[in-house]
Amino acid sequence: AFVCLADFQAFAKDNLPKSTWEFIEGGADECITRDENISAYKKIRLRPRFLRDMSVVDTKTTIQGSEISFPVCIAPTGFHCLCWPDGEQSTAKAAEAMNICYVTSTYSSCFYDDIVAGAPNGLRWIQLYVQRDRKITKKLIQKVESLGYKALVLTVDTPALGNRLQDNRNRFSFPALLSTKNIHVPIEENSESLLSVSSIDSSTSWKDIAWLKSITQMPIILKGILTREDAELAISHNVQGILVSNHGGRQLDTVPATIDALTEVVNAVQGRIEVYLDGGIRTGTDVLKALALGARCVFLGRPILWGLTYKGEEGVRQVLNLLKKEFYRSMVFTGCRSISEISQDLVQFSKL
Ligand SMILES: Cc1ccc(Sc2snnc2C(=O)O)cc1
Repeated sequence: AFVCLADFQAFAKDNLPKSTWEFIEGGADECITRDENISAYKKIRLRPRFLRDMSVVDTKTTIQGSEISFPVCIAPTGFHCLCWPDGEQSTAKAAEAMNICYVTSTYSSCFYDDIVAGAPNGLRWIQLYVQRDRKITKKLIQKVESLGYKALVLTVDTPALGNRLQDNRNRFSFPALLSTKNIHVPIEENSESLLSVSSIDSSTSWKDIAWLKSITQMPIILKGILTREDAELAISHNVQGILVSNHGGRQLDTVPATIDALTEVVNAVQGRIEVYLDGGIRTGTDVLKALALGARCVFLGRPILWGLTYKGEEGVRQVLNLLKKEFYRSMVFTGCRSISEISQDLVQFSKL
């Protein structure tokens, strides 16, 4: 049996086609940010409290008013069918079984109807790229809202796709492999990257938040915010959440690790809206540190794909269960009996 998330990573590396593995693990350019998302956690030291009754620990919390069993959810990654035949349907089933939120990618390899049919009671959010053809975006939003999606996660850090050196060396392309089911992706002929997402509207800007608010009742969460200036603009544009993200180090290389950008955003937001984080979460103490520094929950990207590769829905459940047990143990060992008892006092700042 696998005893940590790294075991699932090793399995995926050994069992995926080389170009698929390199696409999933890939970062932008020199992968400085991809690697620092992980190493930044290892520099943070915890300050445990003892002699508290730790016989019962409660890991439940809420996001946008919906309850989740522990503060770890599934980030939007595309093309789950690259890892498992039923792809996103399996991912959604695991999320429903674990009672955590699954953010479905715009570039899902399964129809949204099928994802919902397979996991009708799961908490689902939709990740959106505004398409150049706004009618397509409006139709997609109305469809998923009618399917019971509860929030819209607008990705702001991808006006174009990051520079993925290994994908370019591998001439890795999607349309050849499998199509996106819910959105038509025009095949680009002579673009330097076969992964170009030219259908994304690079003119999208702050004024479009009002447009989105005019076509949906879903709360809007901005994914990719890294600075206090943009956090303040998010507040002034009345969005309901911020997901501090650097796209797993796959977009602009040499931005900070998300755990290092979190404090700036949390301090700017001053509790007015919920702040979430993705990037580099691999152990239970990583989750505890992110919450201690102000994240309401964290999102997993690559580890979910490793679980899918191992054994589909069951593999994703094993990844989530493993992390839940590690997180529970980190609470027991620091004297946190509930999420509300996790505070920044748990983190040693003297060395940061
Ligand atoms: C058509 C098409 C081309 C490329 C992708 S991959 C993508 S989209 N947002 N993020 C990523 C990423 O790999 O980090 C998806 C669809």
